[in-house]
Parts: sequence; C-alpha cells; structure tokens
Amino acid sequence: MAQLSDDCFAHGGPLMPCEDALALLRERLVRVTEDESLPLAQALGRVLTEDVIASADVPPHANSAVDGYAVYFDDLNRNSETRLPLSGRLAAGQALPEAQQPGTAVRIFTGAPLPQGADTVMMQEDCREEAGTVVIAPGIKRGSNCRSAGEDVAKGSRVLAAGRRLRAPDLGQAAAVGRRSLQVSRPLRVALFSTGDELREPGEILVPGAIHDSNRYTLIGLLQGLGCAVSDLGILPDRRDHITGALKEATQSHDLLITSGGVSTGDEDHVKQAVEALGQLHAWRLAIKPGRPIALGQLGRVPFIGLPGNPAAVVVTFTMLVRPLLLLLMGGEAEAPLRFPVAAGFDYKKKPDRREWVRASLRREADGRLTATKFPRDGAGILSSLVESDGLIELPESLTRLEAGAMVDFLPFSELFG
Ligand SMILES: Nc1nc2c(c(=O)[nH]1)N[C@H]1C(S)=C(S)[C@@H](COP(=O)(O)OP(=O)(O)OC[C@H]3O[C@@H](n4cnc5c(N)ncnc54)[C@H](O)[C@@H]3O)O[C@H]1N2
Ligand code: MOO
Repeated sequence: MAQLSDDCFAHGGPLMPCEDALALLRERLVRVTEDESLPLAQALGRVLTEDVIASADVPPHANSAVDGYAVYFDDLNRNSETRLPLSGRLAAGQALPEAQQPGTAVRIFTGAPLPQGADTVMMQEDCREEAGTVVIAPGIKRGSNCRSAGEDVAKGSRVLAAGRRLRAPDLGQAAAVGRRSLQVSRPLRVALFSTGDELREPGEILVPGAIHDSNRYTLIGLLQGLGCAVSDLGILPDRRDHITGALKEATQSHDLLITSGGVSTGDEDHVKQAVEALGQLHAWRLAIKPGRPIALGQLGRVPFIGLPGNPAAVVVTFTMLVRPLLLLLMGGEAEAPLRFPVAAGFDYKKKPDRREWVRASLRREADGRLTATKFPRDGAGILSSLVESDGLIELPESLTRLEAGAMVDFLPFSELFG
C-alpha cells in the first residue's frame, strides 16, 4: 500500500511551486503494486521491476556484416588487385567454422560466423569470382565489415534497468539476451470519476445547461496509455453524500482515486468536503497555469487526486503531476519529460512566480529551424486547443515577457501521452 504519512502533501504556502510538488511526490510516494511475470509479447508499456542482465555476449560470435569474402588483411596488396583461392563457404546459422587458411578467401554471407584468423570482410560488390578464385579491389581497411562477439552487449552487463517503462526495442533487447518473460509491475488500479450536475454521457440529449462529459474519456486514454487498469465509475452529481459514498467504496479495490471537477472554491465544489470527511485533503493549490486548483489527499492509505474540471487543465495537470505520480506508484522512474528548444513564434505576457504551459504547434521555417505557434485561444475550457496542437511550451516562473524569436522549451505530446 501507499506509504503516505498524514501530511504527505502538506505544504507551507498557499501556492506551491511545481518543482516542490514533484520533489514531494518523489520523496513521499513508494511503489504499491506487486510483481508479475509476463511473456515479452505482452510486456510493452509496463514498468520493469527487475534489472535484466546479459547472460552471454550479443552477438555470441564474431560474424560478417555483409555478403562477401572473409580474408586476412595482411594477404591484401595495398595498391593493386589481389587474387586469392576460395577455401570455403559460410552462411548464417552454420556452426562455428574451422580456422581459415592464410592466403585464401572464404565466401561468407551476412551474419555468418567469421572463421578464426580472418580479420576483414570484402563486400561482394568490390570483388569478382574467377575459376575458384576471387579478385579483390584494393583500398579496404583492416577489420572492415566484421562484427565482434559482444560488440552489442557484453556478457554480465545490465541491458535494462528496473523502473524503466518498456518500449518496443526493450522487448527486442530482452529477447536478444535470451529472455522469454520479464518481471513487471502489475497495472495500477485506478478509480476514475467525473463530478458535476451539468455532465451527461456522450450521446445523451443535452437539456439546457448540460454538457457532455469529455474529461473522463481524455483521462481513460491518458491512463490506459500508461498501462493502468481503469475503473470507469461514471459521473457523480454535485452532492456531498453521493461523492462521499462513491469514493469510500472505491478505496476498497483501487490503488488510486482520480476525480475531475469540483475542487475549486465554489459552493458546489463538494469533492473537497467529501475527501476531508473520509481522510485528509491537502488543498494543494499550485503556482501553475492552467490547473492551479489541483487537490491531493489520501483516503486511508489510498492516494486521491482531484483534478480541476477545465478540460485543458485536466491534460496539463495529468501530464505534469499525475503521470509521475502513477509511475512512482508502479515502481517506475518518474523522469522529467524531454524538453526541446524551439523558437517562439509569438509575443506573450505572463505573470511572475507561476509556471505556465502554452498550447502550441510546430512549424519548420525555410532555414530549417522549428518555430512554435501559439494556439490562438488560451481558455482552460478549450479542449480543441489540445486536439489541434502538437504540444506545450513551458514558460518558467521567472519569465514575465516573451518576445518572438526567443528560444523556449517545447514538450511534444508524444513525450507526454504514454
Ligand atoms: N472563485 C474562483 N473560481 C474559480 C477558481 C478560483 O480559484 N476561484 N479557479 C478556476 C480554475 S483555474 C479552474 S481550473 C476551475 C476548476 O474548478 P473545479 O475543479 O471546481 O471544476 P468545475 O467548476 O466543476 O468545472 C470547471 C469547468 O470545467 C467543466 N467540466 C467539469 N467537468 C467536466 C467534464 N468531465 N467534462 C467536460 N467539462 C467539464 C465545467 O462544466 C466547468 O465549465 O475553477 C475556476 N473557478
Ligand atoms: O487553472 Mo484553471 O485550470 O486555468 O482553468
């Protein structure tokens, strides 16, 4: 279970800097999931919970990188053609050959084990065969086109570290060192609710004042992208008793509870009181935009996150805070996403002392540089801004004025979603 102390998310000031919040998460949260062993083909996207060590060299034997002729470099004329008799033929999959006789060439194919003694492979395009001999053009370097044993991975080295989220080449790497299955974290069980009397399921006819619930579907996608097992627990009305009952029940069989909406300061924002009644709510107002009124707490030992209702705030707070939190609870590395320097294609004024993320798209200029263009509308309710942008520009706390042409950090959604 989560090792959350009572003051897990407590803080001193009214608006906490984003970095302090992240540091607190890293300090206070530990893994809550157990291990499971999965066949490689099912392990994509999971958090690895063991170090994977190579039990043998990869490749296990020296081999040829091309189709051609294996030779001793010292047999070759430096400035003129060399003619060598052919003394054998080796294809990939053949058993390790005898040592090669000096003064001869061996016909060899890509991946075939290199005979002992041969130290260079000629590409067949640079050779011609004539009556049991091969004529070799001059100019090759010693060692060309040879792959040595262990050049990819040396026996005993760690090829994958615990805490990594498995990507496609990682599965290939595990297979290359002979692993059939991997120890990974079981999926985190996340209970997901939307809150708000105005919300209706998609497809329902909207009565005046109502809107369709979009946050739940955005969040289901974001959570599934991180390998979570999501319980979609629907829409909760703005009634404290309902919210309290539903949250309480969800603590029984989940590792984390997430809601959206109802966390700011209005009379109809009941999530706060419900969580306070069941556990501790540390109203964790952050010095960020969008997403300032995010709420963190715990119900017993189950962590709770109340995301703000505005759809753009949901995505930003999820990617910046929920994502690292989920990874920590699954035993993963909560590394900061990569930020790429690009030129700002716009002027912007900003309040000091808060971090801001601006939705933007990238454009390649004639000189090859990437410029980020801001989505024209800023509102945290504008979900289409996320659909139509490529990522987020991150503006640091200290910045107050951005001028077009200045370099800014860009976080592509491909880094953030999944
Ligand atoms: N007096 C203040 N008012 C507000 C403050 C504040 O500090 N003082 N903060 C503003 C900010 S910033 C945000 S963000 C919102 C967050 O408020 P809540 O988390 O209580 O969210 P709601 O009021 O329930 O909803 C906000 C907005 O988002 C729409 N919404 C909610 N859930 C969904 C959903 N599942 N799918 C689509 N849209 C949703 C909702 O209808 C509202 O329009 O508070 C500001 N106010
Ligand atoms: O901080 Mo709120 O999330 O902008 O609308």
